[in-house]
Amino acid sequence: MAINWFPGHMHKARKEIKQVMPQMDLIIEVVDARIPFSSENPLVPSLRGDTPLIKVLNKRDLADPAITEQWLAWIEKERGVRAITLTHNQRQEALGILKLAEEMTPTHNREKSALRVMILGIPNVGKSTLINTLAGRPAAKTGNEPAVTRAQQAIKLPDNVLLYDTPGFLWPKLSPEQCGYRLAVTGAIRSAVLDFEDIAMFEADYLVQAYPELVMARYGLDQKPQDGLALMDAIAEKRRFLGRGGVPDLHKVSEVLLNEFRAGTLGQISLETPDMVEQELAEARIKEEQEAKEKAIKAEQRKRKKR
Ligand SMILES: Nc1nc2c(ncn2[C@@H]2O[C@H](COP(=O)(O)OP(=O)(O)OP(=O)(O)O)[C@@H](O)[C@H]2O)c(=O)[nH]1
Repeated sequence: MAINWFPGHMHKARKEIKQVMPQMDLIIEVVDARIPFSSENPLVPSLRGDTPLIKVLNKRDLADPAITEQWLAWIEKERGVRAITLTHNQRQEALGILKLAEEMTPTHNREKSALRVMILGIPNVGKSTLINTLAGRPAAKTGNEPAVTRAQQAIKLPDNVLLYDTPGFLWPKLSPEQCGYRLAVTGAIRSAVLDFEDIAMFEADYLVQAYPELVMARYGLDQKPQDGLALMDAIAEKRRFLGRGGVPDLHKVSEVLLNEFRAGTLGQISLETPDMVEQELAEARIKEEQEAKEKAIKAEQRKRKKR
């Protein structure tokens, strides 16, 4: 899958975060609870050094609670960082992050200097919403200012905490390739690269396999569809999304599937589990190794031909 992720822009983002990071006492990384792995920002581990990190699995209300529990355990074990869940409009719970921040920075004296906290995360995961909840007012900056500019515009929180907002840097995971589709399904990337109907088809295939009862209930189906295409055809039939000659209008069905997933109308759905991701990672590694081997063989053959 060839995806152009605008490397120039990301190089700039990396430089900017690197510049601001050393001034921070703690980092809050916000991820989407429905895709805690795909929505991680791969810049963070290499840039944070020893700075303590809290990972917030936000939009808990939209994710499958049992799978979210699996992710919390996986992140703490595999990543070795603190992970909590959150959902919007829960100010008291959100303020709990500041308590946790205090516990995680025991040597910091807040009477002497403010605790500097950087909030990071890819677009659309709910950073601004969280910042506004913590501040108790609309405080999150909008627009596309560079991190350095924003870092000079800290938001004052209770208990002498300064919150540094950063724009939604997206450094997508190129591997496994399923990550790109999951980011597109949640709306984190408005992809001009991935085809709209392919994104919906990816979602439909997954829903049929992982949440058949939810889709059957939502679209009034008596039988479990065989695959994603069968689900899309069935929705077209039910909702009368038919073009000339009764051909299913897959674009309309795609809109419904994606909009309803994003709005949470289909129910609480997670798009990935730790087991799935580990298997995909293993498969991607094997594929990469094979590709590297094939490349080496071809290079050797070219060399021999030249001799
Ligand atoms: N259901 C649900 N929606 C949420 C939650 N948090 C945020 N949202 C919604 O998600 C969308 C994105 O939220 P923002 O706070 O703008 O996300 P952001 O990370 O600041 O996005 P960028 O500015 O693009 O970086 C908005 O429509 C929010 O209302 C949540 O916990 N649950």
